[in-house]
Amino acid sequence: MMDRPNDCAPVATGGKTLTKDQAVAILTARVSPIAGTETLPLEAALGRVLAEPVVSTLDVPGWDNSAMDGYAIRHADLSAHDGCLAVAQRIPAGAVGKPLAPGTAARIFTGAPVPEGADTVVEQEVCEASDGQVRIPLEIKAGANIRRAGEDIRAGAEVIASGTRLTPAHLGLAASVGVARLVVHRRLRVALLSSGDELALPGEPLKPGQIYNSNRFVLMGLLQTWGCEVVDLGIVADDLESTVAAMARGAREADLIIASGGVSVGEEDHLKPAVERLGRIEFHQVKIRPGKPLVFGEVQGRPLLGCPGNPVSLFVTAVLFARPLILRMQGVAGELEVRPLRIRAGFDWPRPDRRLEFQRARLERGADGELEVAVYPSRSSAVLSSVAWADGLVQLQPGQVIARGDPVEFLPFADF
Ligand SMILES: Nc1nc2c(c(=O)[nH]1)N[C@H]1C(S)=C(S)[C@@H](COP(=O)(O)OP(=O)(O)OC[C@H]3O[C@@H](n4cnc5c(N)ncnc54)[C@H](O)[C@@H]3O)O[C@H]1N2
Ligand code: MOO
Ligand SMILES: [Mg+2]
Repeated sequence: MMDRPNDCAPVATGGKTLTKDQAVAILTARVSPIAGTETLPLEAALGRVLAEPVVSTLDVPGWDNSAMDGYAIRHADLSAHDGCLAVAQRIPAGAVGKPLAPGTAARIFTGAPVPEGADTVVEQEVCEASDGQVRIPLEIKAGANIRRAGEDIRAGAEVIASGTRLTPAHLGLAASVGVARLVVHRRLRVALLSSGDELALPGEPLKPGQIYNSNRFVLMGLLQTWGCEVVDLGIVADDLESTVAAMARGAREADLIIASGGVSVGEEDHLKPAVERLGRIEFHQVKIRPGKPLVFGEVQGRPLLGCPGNPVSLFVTAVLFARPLILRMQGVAGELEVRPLRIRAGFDWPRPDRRLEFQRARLERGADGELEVAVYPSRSSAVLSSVAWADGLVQLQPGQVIARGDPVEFLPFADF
């Protein structure tokens, strides 16, 4: 198995329940960035992870240019001509003016190159122009309103580092240095399976005892947001053979397998025995609430993450664990976890859990107009409405009692 790029190296966890941090450290240490890159035009590269840095061959701006619509002057001419200069030329953006003759001004527009000899631009609002002359206040500061060559980017500078997930600003930055195509990691292929005999797809009628498969859509949405290619293994029946067959297919067709459901201890839970049949388990419990049963292992050389079936637990474990695992495999450099913000609690939390707890939370304005965090009234891990209601998670430390007004740690969904 060691010849495959995403193999998991063995680790001894001694069967202990891990902390969240320990689990994330193991997950991210066991995988490496996938091999394989492609070259894409800028318009197709949004959300992809850069595999080769972008280095500028240009200064940006390429030359000193005007920050205002107004007049380009030589500052020393102002006192010499009592602020009154002849307008000798007109320089719109896209044009190049002549050297500025002594005692003259150039009519200039935002973005146009400052003509040779000019050292100051004066915005038109403070000038009076008539009959080919312009009157300029004497107190104008020398050097004003000029954007200097190379002020944004210097030729030779690395403007986007390898391992960056490309945002609209990065695409614009690449364009600003004239780069039209970017070398990015290929998309990560993630196989998705939902285990459960009770599951039906929306659009189908429900038979007695059935529920709709919501986890599939939550996970698919997250994977799409994270720029993955989804290999859909569908709904897998609650039996060992079907689970083994689905996992083996996932290992053949994808870089990573993510499963939901069947990770707990009941005899209807087949995920762990299936992983043991095809590979091995690294850990199966994390000290968090919700999401304590969480399986991480290796199946025929591919990493597998088995998230709990309860919909809230599924969401929480996906953002806390699947996301850093995926970022690492995608070749993202730097911080893999969302950094919590400290925000005032708009709630009391008198009975904390012994586990690190994640409550669905929302930013609101308190009575004094200050930002604070509200938590959803139900703690149940089966209430998916709470996730749709929220715009983040509050992270509560084991045993942490909170009184309204205390600072709490908030993880915004926008960062996931
Ligand atoms: N005796 C014990 N029972 C349970 C324990 C435990 O420690 N001892 N842990 C509980 C916790 S905590 C969780 S979380 C769940 C984990 O459940 P599983 O991963 O085994 O998942 P299932 O048993 O298959 O389902 C749990 C629950 O979630 C619903 N579900 C499953 N898949 C989906 C889906 N795709 N879409 C919507 N809903 C889904 C399922 O119907 C169940 O209601 O175990 C507890 N039990
Ligand atoms: O810990 Mo389970 O994941 O809460 O409901
Ligand atoms: Mg179960």
